[in-house]
Amino acid sequence: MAAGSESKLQLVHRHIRAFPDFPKKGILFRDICPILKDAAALTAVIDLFEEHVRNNHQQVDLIVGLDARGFLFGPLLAQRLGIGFVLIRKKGKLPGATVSVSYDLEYGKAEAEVQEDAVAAGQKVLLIDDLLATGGMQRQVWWKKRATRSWNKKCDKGLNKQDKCQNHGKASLPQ
Ligand SMILES: O=P(O)(O)OC[C@H]1O[C@H](OP(=O)(O)OP(=O)(O)O)[C@H](O)[C@@H]1O
Ligand SMILES: Nc1ncnc2[nH]cnc12
Repeated sequence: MAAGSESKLQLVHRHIRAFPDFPKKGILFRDICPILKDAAALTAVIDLFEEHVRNNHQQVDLIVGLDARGFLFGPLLAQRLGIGFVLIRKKGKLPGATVSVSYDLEYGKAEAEVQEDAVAAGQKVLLIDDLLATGGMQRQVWWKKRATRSWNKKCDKGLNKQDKCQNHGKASLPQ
């Protein structure tokens, strides 16, 4: 990693606070609010995301953000990359035809939805969120195809068999 990138990562680290036992006993809550309050830290996060995407993904057509904290970073990254942004929202918030999925979180359960026409056949999307805990949200929303039936139908049409809705892995900045 370049020296510039390393110091950006340190800057990001310094702007993540840990709160033990929130919202429940036993959970170490990672609070990203200080990143948002600090222009340099926020710029550093988006710089690192942009660098990661440009170095690791040849083609990304859309950034898909997870409700709610994925919305804080997703549109900024999408704008940097010159591509669009799609919202995956908690159930009941999006108009028109949607597909939905239930999933378990580190603490509790949730149900998310995306508009059926949000992603076109063959488009490559990159999911973004503030934090990976159990990874339940990401797994359910994208990697388990059963939940994204209509996206997969479109993918089936747009891609060849080997390439169908392929998962190209996950990455996070501060580990
Ligand atoms: O790796 P996982 O176990 O899936 O947990 C991570 C998810 O949990 C949080 O969202 P949450 O729905 O709790 O709340 P939010 O509406 O504040 O983003 C977080 O923003 C991630 O989306
Ligand atoms: N440990 C954690 N910190 C912040 N947000 C979370 N969402 C799920 N687990 C979390």
